[in-house]
Amino acid sequence: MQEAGAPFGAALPSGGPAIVTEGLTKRFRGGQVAVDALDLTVPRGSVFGFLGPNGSGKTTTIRMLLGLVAPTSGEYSVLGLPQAQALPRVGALVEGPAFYPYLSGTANLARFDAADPTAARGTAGRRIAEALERVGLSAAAGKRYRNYSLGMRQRLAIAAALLGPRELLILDEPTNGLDPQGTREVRALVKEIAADGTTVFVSSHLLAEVEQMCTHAAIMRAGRLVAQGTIASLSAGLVARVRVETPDAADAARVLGTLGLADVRPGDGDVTAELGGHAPERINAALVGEGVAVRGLAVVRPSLEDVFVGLTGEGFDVDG
Ligand SMILES: Nc1ncnc2c1ncn2[C@@H]1O[C@H](COP(=O)(O)OP(=O)(O)OP(=O)(O)O)[C@@H](O)[C@H]1O
Repeated sequence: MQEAGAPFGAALPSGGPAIVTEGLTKRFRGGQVAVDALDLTVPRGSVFGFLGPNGSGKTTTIRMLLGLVAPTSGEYSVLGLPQAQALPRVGALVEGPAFYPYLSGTANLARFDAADPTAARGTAGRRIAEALERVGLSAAAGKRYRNYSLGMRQRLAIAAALLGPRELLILDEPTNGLDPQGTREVRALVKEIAADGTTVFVSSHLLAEVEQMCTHAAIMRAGRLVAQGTIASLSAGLVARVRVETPDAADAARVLGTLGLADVRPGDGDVTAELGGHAPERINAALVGEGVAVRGLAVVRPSLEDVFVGLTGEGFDVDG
């Protein structure tokens, strides 16, 4: 579905989703279906988490969107433009670029930029400085790459994807292999880039990461789309529960039942129940009023993991 759009350099198309796929399918030689009839809609301005366990087809989808591998069937549209016009507006980080350890950040980006036939030579210096500034590496621009931390290395890779003005940034597992500090740096950078108005499509196998960083998500499993939507809408069908930590579990369960809470489950040292429309502070007051020793009271909202388990009946194979 390579829709005809405004020619490159004309007013930026503002309407329409950033990415649409319809029935997008990739079957590799040997019969392996990596991506199976994928219908995806990525709204403009979203931070869209493309979530799935390893091997669920995320990288293959991204490679199709970037024109690196041909779909077996189905259609896709990026920025509503023909591919040749869309790609210069898309920054991508897929299996990070190889950088030279003995060259500085600036020199590495200069080499990277020189290899891009669509990049304007005359503006390289300015664009490189801007990209380094964008990812917070200006002060380390002259430092050798081998002396960069893991987080700095990944930020340099993102800078390489930002060497031109981008409407869409596609990042394939950008926090994979990073230490906790580097992970924090990259997550913060993704949010900053999105706050500037760039749509970010980011794949991850970490549920918690997508919940923290993204406004929307699509959940993949074995090449198929399980669900997509805003983070809030994905879990909207699941009920929040209240958990009361108490040594008086039986008494607490009785009080919760009297209040009308559903699915009351007394445990060892705690009781949980569906929150429904009840106010947690009233539940607490009622418990205390009945002489129950409340050690803690928490509302447990359903997570993306609960959504995944609810939809597939399976646990997610990694945790965040
Ligand atoms: N070139 C290829 N030839 C054959 N099979 C492939 C090829 N590339 C990927 N696959 C298979 O397609 C499936 C999906 O792989 P893909 O890399 O897209 O998943 P992923 O969700 O990105 O996982 P990961 O995070 O591990 O890369 C896997 O079973 C993989 O083995």
